[in-house]
Amino acid sequence: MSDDTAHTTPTTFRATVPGVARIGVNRELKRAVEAYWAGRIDATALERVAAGIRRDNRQRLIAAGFDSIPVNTFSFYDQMLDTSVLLGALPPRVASVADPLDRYFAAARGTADIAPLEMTKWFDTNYHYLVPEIGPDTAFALDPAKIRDEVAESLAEGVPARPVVIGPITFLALSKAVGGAAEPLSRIDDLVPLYAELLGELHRAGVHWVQIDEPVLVTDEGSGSHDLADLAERVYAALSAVADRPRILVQTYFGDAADRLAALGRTDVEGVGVDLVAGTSDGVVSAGLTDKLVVAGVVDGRNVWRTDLDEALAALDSLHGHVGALAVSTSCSTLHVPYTLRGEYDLDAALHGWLAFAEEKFAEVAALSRALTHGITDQAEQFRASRAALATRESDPRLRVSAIRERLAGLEPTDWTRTAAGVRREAQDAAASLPVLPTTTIGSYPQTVEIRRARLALRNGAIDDTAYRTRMQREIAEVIALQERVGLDVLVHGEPERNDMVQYFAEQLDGFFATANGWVQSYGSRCVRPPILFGDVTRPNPMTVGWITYAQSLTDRPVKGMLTGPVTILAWSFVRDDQPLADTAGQVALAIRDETIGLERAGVPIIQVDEPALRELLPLRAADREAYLDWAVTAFRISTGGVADATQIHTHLCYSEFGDVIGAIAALDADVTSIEAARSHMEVLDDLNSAGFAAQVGPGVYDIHSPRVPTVDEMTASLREALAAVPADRLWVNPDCGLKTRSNDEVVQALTNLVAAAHRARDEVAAPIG
Ligand SMILES: Nc1nc2c(c(=O)[nH]1)N[C@@H](CNc1ccc(C(=O)N[C@@H](CCC(=O)N[C@@H](CCC(=O)N[C@@H](CCC(=O)O)C(=O)O)C(=O)O)C(=O)O)cc1)CN2
Ligand code: MET
Ligand SMILES: [Zn+2]
Repeated sequence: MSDDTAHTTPTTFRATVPGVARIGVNRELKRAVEAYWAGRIDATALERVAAGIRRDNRQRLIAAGFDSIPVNTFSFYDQMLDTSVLLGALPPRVASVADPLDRYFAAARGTADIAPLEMTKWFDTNYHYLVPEIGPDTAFALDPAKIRDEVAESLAEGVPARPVVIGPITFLALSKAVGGAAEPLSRIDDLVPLYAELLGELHRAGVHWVQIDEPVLVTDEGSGSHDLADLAERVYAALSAVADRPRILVQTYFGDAADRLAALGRTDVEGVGVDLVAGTSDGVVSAGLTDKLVVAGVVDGRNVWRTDLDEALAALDSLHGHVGALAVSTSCSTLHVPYTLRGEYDLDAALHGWLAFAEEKFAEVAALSRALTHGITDQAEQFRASRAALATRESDPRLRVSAIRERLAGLEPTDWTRTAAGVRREAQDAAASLPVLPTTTIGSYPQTVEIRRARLALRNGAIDDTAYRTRMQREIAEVIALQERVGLDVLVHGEPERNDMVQYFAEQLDGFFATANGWVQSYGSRCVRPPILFGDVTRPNPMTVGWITYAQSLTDRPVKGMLTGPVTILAWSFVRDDQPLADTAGQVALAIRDETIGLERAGVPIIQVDEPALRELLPLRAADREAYLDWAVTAFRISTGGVADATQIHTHLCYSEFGDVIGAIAALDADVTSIEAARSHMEVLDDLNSAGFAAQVGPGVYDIHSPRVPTVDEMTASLREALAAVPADRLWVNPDCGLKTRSNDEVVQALTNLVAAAHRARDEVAAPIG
């Protein structure tokens, strides 16, 4: 960079975060975006809400005392989709939508005749991104309008804005090749010039620092000619050689970037961001970053526990002399935690003291940064409060309940090993008479505004328990009648009583706390309120038996019991960090085991235990995977291993590429596995076959994430594809996932078509063509 900019540019900063949430403290963005989709507000009104959220975010960070503020972390739907727009990489099928905002939403959600992008998990979090599609004809071109506007509005307020973009390596590594294109990473040399052009633009706009996110550098994604350390060195050597550019911070998170840090150290980038919660300072010390600003993420950006400030300060001190300059940060964007503890009046007082949401984390970052500069006595009160809170956490009796610990320690492998699958199949076939290609759904039916209002009314005391129960029973009765009308074979109760498939259970288990307003974005406009698993987990009472037996009393067809599995309960909660996840999983597994046994005793013949997050918790480094899969599979099997041969155990998986965990899916030893496949065209069945999976399987034939209703022809085609991979006597017919986000009209039409497709496929199986 030229000398005249170098001395006018602030060369360093001391306190920041890699990014922040954008859904709004009271989910303003969710409501505005959904109103825009429904045609209730126009683009101007939507943009007004968005601008308000961005302004509020900047003010919060300035108020916290930060001297560098991330911008462009706002998004109407997803930051990967924003990057597809930035790089001109939207799929050609959305080009026909003229308006840029509508084109953007078409890529995200699909329209009546445009299929949306595939959605999958963002690393090991419960956030989902839209997978960019790179075809042979993808011609990248820079479209910097969004980032330019967000920079301009920040600089106009005098905010020290640090625009954030996803880096080229991460973008391509997370993309998918379509239309016979080569591996996306092979296009890296096409992207580097676009990022160089962007750097020039931002420099001219008056930006001093840019943050380029490369979380993929903490994974094992690269291979062969795409070794991640080599790529990082090559790409960032090229970008740091650009004349007249802002200073570059390459930001990693979610793990230890290990040898990739040294590779970055050999380039001329000015800053490197590291996650010191998932990674360690040792790696930074040996990386040769003595002329760089190291942005040290010592405050956990994705869990909710208050930071041990003494320990964090020690980690920072250990970097002294090994880095050029030091800034304090969270380990990753606070996208993954709620906004603030303020207003959480119902939280147990002790627990309240153990926690830090985003706003409280900003204060921790600021306190550490000041302690680093001015000494610890300057921040004595903050440090004292941190120590006091941690002390009460360690001594709380709810963290060690001996009965549950003894029960878990006494389990034997026989407790989680069922009879051979073939023997179970015979017993189950004898117990129920299902047609070939049985049809079913995954559990939830539309969670209508009326259902949610009823729950809100119960919370506010406007209606009592009895009125609420009656109201939900009416829903169940309607869902049962709907399924009978449409002609499904295995029915569900529809889950109207569940605010969320994890929170619902957490609210009934001991060892958990729920928040009042702790919303976190899951994808697009959809949010979750992850419960806080703080202590030993036990199940004081049955949680689902009454609802399921009520549903069964209304029909002669079998009704599936519906539970959430232990891995998913952990993945979608904020989990205690004072013991191995495997131990916590075992406790949750015992609670679910008691519930499966309770359902069986109540006469429920089929029980589904959902594990959609099995893939999500898979460690990012291959070396850690076997140990994880071992405890995850064991936890599922503890949950389901206490029932008789004739009781059919289903499981359900979604939201992921399952290639890496196929062996574990087989090892779950479920009788029937329903699995997302509609957006990825049955690729999963070939994977299952190559892993020797021999149980029954229901690959989804209806993409429930899109408002599009699939036709009978489309679903029949999917079933033919499935039948080419799996024999008819092992195949089920079902949607990709639960129907809670869809409307009643869509569901009735789609399920009518699904049953018709199943009937056609049955005819073809009975009398094969040719
Ligand atoms: N935890 C979790 N993670 C998951 C999934 C999941 O189901 N759960 N599914 C996958 C995809 N993620 C999803 C995440 C959320 C939703 C979803 O539908 N969320 C709802 C909120 C669900 C909820 O907690 N509902 C509560 C609270 C509802 C609410 O907002 N009530 C209003 C009042 C009612 C109204 O007027 O609408 C309020 O409190 O202000 C309830 O039903 O009780 C939403 O964003 O709209 C769907 C999929 C992967 N990860
Ligand atoms: C995210 S997986 C969802 C499974 C759940 N049983 C449902 O149907 O909603
Ligand atoms: Zn699902």
